Amino acid sequence: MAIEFQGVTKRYPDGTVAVDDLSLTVEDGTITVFVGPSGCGKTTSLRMINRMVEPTGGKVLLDGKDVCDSDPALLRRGIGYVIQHAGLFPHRTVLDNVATVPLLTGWDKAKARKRAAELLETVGLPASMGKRYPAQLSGGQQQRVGVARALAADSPVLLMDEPFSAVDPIVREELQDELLRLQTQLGKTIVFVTHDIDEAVRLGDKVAVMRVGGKLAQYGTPSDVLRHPVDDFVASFVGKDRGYRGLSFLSANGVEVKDVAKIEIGSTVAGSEIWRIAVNADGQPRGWLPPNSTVDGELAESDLVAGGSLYVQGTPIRGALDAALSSPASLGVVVDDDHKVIGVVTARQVLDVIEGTPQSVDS
Ligand SMILES: Nc1ncnc2c1ncn2[C@@H]1O[C@H](COP(=O)(O)OP(=O)(O)OP(=O)(O)O)[C@@H](O)[C@H]1O
Repeated sequence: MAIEFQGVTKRYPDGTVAVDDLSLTVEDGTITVFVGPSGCGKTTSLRMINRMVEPTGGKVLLDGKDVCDSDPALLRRGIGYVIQHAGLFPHRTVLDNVATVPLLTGWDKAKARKRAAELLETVGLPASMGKRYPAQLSGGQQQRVGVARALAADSPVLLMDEPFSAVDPIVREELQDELLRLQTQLGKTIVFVTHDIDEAVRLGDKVAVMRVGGKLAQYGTPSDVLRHPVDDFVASFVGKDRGYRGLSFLSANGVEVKDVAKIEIGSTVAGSEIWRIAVNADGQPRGWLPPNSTVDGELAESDLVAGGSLYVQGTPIRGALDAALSSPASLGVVVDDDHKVIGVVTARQVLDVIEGTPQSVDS
């Protein structure tokens, strides 16, 4: 279900223009992230979708229909909404929190609770946690309950306002991974608000960078925004290490994969002055044999130096650089989808491609 902002403006009664002439389309089944500094109008924009805030100009269309023509209560019930600190009802059990919307829409208690228990499992919590109260859960678990409660609306649209901001960075990454995993199954139209550009580029199919005064500065794929910021504001907002972040989106197709000396575990090997990669019978890497190693009889895993990370051909170039930098031989091992060794790349080769060929951006 697509969401369309058509010249939407919100001027609060005190004269503050929170959102100024916003036009963009959130495509069906994608995650769009509104990102920008504090006060730039992200939350106001989000809340105009479910009519928690009414626009003072322009229109928000949901599936082609002006949201202002829908009954606000019904509209809100039909749109999943997750906020910071999860916003759970403290005096209701976790299960009843998740069952809130099904109960409101007239499901009987048993059916609503059964559905709630399933949803807890969907978001990675044991159904047995349903008996606890929110205060008896960690911050990350509470956020998962918040997501489960929003999914209970069973709506194609999910609005998420800084849902993961209150948890520590590790839990936050777990929650982000979980959301991406869920999204591959659910294919919802998700609008996600954050002030964190890393979170935005990690989660978003599209990223809308907003600036104070409620103006849209740039709307595009994460790759667009990182690699081709439209102005100084966006460039400074996406940050000085954006080059490295941008690697996640750059294809490594321009890097020439070189041959590497391969030896099979269990074979008898002669001496050599170069690094050789040891492979198993399926051609998959097991480790490196350093130059001038002496092998007593057949090559065994114990003769080897552990390898670095592997680069699966066709994935973003960041993995190729990681493979080269983590390799004891300074040669990044390139493998195919079955993890068979294809060859190697050096960090220098990867850097040359990054510095020299912006045309290999894959978006
Ligand atoms: N009810 C209100 N009345 C007057 N001004 C408001 C109201 N709500 C928000 N604003 C103002 O509108 C602007 C945008 O606020 P909004 O909450 O949408 O920003 P935001 O980008 O979500 O910020 P943050 O990241 O800090 O939550 C701010 O200047 C804010 O002070």
